[in-house]
Amino acid sequence: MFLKTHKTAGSSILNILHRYGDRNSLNFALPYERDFNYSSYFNASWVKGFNNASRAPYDILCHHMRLNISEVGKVMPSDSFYFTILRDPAAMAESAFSYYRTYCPTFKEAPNLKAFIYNTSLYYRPNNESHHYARNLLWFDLGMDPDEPFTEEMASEGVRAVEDAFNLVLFAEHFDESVILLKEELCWELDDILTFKLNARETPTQLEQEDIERLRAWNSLDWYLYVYFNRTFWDKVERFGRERMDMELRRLRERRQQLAELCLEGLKPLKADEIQDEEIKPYQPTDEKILGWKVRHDLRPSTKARCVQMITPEVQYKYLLDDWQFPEDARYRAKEKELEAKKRSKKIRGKKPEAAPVNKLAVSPRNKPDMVAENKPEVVAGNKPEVVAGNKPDMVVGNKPEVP
Ligand SMILES: Nc1ncnc2c1ncn2[C@@H]1O[C@H](COP(=O)(O)OS(=O)(=O)O)[C@@H](OP(=O)(O)O)[C@H]1O
Repeated sequence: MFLKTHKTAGSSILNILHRYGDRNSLNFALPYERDFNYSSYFNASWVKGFNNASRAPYDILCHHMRLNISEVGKVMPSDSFYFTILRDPAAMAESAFSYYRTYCPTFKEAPNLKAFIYNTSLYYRPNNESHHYARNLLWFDLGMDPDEPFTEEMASEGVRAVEDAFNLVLFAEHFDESVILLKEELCWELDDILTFKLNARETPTQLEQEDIERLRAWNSLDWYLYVYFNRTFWDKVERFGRERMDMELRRLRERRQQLAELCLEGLKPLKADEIQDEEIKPYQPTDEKILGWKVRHDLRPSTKARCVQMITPEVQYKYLLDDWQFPEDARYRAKEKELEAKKRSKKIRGKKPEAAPVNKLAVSPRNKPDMVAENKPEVVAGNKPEVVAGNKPDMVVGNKPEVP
């Protein structure tokens, strides 16, 4: 179980989990919509299929929610591994301010970020809709009250609750070390934890030291959590072994570079305007532009499919998983799309009717035979050798293809 907190690199972690679950045909506990009715407290009945007596047990629960640990316990097996991710509340606030500006009146009313930082109480209304984005967002996502006045006793009680609930706490700032610890805990392979940076903004604002300190003080409950778990995180790294961690970091970064060269069109993320394909275009909030990636067009189909998975944003991947787990709903959605396309084509006279979008990930290993096994000649341009997972034995049960 992964508690996906907001603006903390959770989308990159989700990509790891989506691909891992997809590759291993695991059963996701999925929301009906994009998330579990955030910002209400999570409820087990919001998981698709939960009330179906003959359903298989859930393996992964990972989409946005406000934590309600007892309800999560009804959904997930009792031996589940719980983890979450934190980020410095100053950086989170800077990210949240621009990302949620349109939805959060507190942010909307402030003329700019500096004005908010220097006059937080002027703009913040605890009862306003979406106020939770503006103060102690981590604390809120973790199911606690973000408006409780700070006391050492209350804050340490919160820390204890988080410590009791989670087996591992990751850090956005130490993303690579975090996923290495995750790999260790879950007995995964290096390729299981590889991901490119997803959901990054085009134009983050550089914070000055004074801004950082003010934002940490404003989000004092989150800062308390952050400081505490940052310490325990590095204790874990010590136990893992510093030298071993350095070696693992080198392996991880080398492999990511190999995959970037194999998969990506350009090694830098692309601006939203450069990505037209809706299947891989990240969700764009109103006031901010989110960067994305494109896959090289000269790859053989099976490699391309797996590269596309690595850059598929959370929302699109979630719907693909939903399509596979609930084919009935997928057929219904496809019909709806077809109808919409027909309606649009009627309106735009003289123009060729628009076909329902082709689902490129339909070549996912979940549904299709392994195309690597077809001995198709490789169509990779140039003489670049394809970087597949070295000689690592395929750890996937059955005849599933290896990850690129
Ligand atoms: N791998 C890695 N390492 C470090 N930081 C990363 C990584 N992946 C994503 N990010 C940054 O995380 C921010 C997006 O967080 P989320 O994906 O959790 O946002 S969301 O709540 O799902 O919208 C977003 O931060 P901002 O750019 O400051 O908004 C991303 O740049």
